[in-house]
Amino acid sequence: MAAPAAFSLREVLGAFRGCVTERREVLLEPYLRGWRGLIRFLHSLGAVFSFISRDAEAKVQLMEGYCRGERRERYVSLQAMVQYELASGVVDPHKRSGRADSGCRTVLRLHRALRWLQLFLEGLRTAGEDSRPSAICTDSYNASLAAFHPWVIRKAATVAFCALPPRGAFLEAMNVGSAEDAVAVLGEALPYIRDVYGITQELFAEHRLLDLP
Ligand SMILES: CCCCCCCCCCCCC/C=C/[C@@H](O)[C@H](COP(=O)(O)O)NC(=O)CCCCCCCCCCCCCCC
Repeated sequence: MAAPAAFSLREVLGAFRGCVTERREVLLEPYLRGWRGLIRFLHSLGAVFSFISRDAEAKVQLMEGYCRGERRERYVSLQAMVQYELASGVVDPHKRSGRADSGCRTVLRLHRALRWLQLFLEGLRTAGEDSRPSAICTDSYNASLAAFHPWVIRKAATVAFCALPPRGAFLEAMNVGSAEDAVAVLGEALPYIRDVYGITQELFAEHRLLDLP
């Protein structure tokens, strides 16, 4: 019997390729599959990151529940979800408080983190060989997600980033071959991640959902 294939970030990043349909809809199943793999990768980087992976995991799990639940046809794509949750009053862009378990506010958190991922991967790919992932990660975080986090989370995140391995070891942990291969995989995945981010951003902006509490 063949051994199970080793975990590689190639498939994870590839999941984002499968998200966008011909009609420019974002499918939730591959979106969550992509996140699951990223969380698994984060686990492999050590326990310092577990407060981050726990939060991401809880959000992915909540969304997986919707995708398998009674109303699963409403959660096939982000477009279907937005339409359903707005029409049924699960979310209301005009209210200051809202349900903490809605699909829209949960995806919004992942969506903001996807912007961090995009900047981080871009940085990793284009920075020189002696660049440090911890510095790239901090810069990407400060330019994106940090704006949505309170001081204490920002502080904890910045401390955790210092534990990231140096570039060579980081690229190796991706398990896609040599450092050059890893950089190539990042380059292939980025346009898809950018596309998913862009479509989601437009969808949420159109329905005034970008500030859901
Ligand atoms: C490789 C290093 C990984 C660094 C991860 C960078 C993101 C730092 C995020 C810090 C979040 C801390 C945890 C708490 C967050 C929540 O407060 C906050 C708000 O939620 P709430 O409104 O429900 O309260 N949650 C969030 O913003 C969602 C955060 C989701 C983070 C997902 C991070 C996944 C990281 C995957 C790493 C993969 C790297 C791949 C590189 C090739």
